[in-house]
Amino acid sequence: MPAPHPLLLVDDDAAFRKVYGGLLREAGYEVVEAADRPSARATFEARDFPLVLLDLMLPPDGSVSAGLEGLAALLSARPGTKVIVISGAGDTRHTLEAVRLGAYDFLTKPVDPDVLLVVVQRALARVTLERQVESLRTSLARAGGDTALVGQSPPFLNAVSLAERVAASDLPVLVTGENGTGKELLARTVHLKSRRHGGPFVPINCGALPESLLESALFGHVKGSFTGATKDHRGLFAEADGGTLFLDELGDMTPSLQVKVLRALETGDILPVGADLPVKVDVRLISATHQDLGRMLQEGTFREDLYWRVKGVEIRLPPLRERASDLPLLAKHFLNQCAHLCPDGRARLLSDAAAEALAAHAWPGNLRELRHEMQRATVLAGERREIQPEDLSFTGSERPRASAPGATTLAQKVEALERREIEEALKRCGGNRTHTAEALGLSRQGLLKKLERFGLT
Ligand SMILES: Nc1ncnc2c1ncn2[C@@H]1O[C@H](COP(=O)(O)OP(=O)(O)OP(=O)(O)O)[C@@H](O)[C@H]1O
Repeated sequence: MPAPHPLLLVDDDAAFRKVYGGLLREAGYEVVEAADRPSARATFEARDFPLVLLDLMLPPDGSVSAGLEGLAALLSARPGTKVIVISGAGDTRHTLEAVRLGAYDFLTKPVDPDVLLVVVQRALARVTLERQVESLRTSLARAGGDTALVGQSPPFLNAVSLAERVAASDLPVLVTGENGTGKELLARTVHLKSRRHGGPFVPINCGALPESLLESALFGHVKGSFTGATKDHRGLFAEADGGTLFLDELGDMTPSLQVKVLRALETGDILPVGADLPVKVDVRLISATHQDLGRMLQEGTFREDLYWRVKGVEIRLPPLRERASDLPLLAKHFLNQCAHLCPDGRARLLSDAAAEALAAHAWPGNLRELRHEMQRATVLAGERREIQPEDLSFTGSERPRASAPGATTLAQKVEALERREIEEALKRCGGNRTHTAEALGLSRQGLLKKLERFGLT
């Protein structure tokens, strides 16, 4: 069966390439050959090779350590590639080192042809499987079906554990937290873990519609009840019958609508606009708000009776800045979700400097901002495998201001500007002073002096 992708066979021994390349071709594989390290690198960069058969001791220098470095570079450029290292007899130490670096397998010369074919077949089957998993994950994320809750930080795990415990009951749930902290996703999780999971989950954003439209969206209406009501409309309470209704931005609901929602919750009956008779519904309510309902109660803008009716169990989702340890996991999760935006369909990675820039950002828009940022950076990175700080929108917006607060004289302003440039360059270069000096056009010594002067050592 022909392989869907070419194999790269790298060995300086022409006879070896001829025999084993021929064997693999006979078995139906497309084989591309390279005889030294530079041409192997160029060939590898030019095409997508899922599998590389690699001799570690290659011209021009024949050194094993250069071979191992080449292997590490190859795997860091394309971590999904499977590399089978081919070594001379008695070279165990280096082959083990190669496996430690991430080589998939190794073969010792003289290579048994049957073993070679089995190892190659197994490695390619693995590649196919991994690519299928990645593509399934992508289509799931695209279809909006990715409900995985990512995070390991204690405040986030507390919220998830509370959600899981409360899911089995039919109690109302109030999810609070800043915008973009994952309130809707948590509400979906409660629904999916409840006995209602086979029923509908119906979300509505109470802040997105004017009062009259929201009322008819929630309770439905009968034909002719107002201009434009050309047919009966069931309404979302009825749509959610047997399932869960998710009232997002509950704090945005007007006081008169609050009364109607309260009545529906108390009686289990809803009255469509213009109807004479109420309709019975069986709905579990989950609400969410980014507003401080306690304060709204005191101000009289939210009804206390409704508050107690919807509160049931309150789950507070922490803002991203309070769950900093989740940032790398979440960034990776969102990068995986948008792998389909990359020309090669593979998720981009964060460079160390970009990861540091993420860690230094305040994330006022929480997870939604992070997801958007990862999408944008993926697109801007283009063919590049790694995302760099310049692909992030906020590294641009956080450029040095023309004048720092408190700086009055020109010399002070220049000094403040210089300091911020240095701080940013250090961040971009992951704290590496040699690279920072290069990036700023300074000698290393010159940079060290400035670091000392600005107290940045
Ligand atoms: N724990 C998580 N793991 C993975 N993705 C998450 C997580 N929490 C939220 N998300 C994703 O972050 C984005 C924002 O989440 P969501 O819409 O649930 O936030 P929200 O708090 O309801 O926002 P808003 O207050 O604006 O309505 C969504 O794309 C969601 O899938």
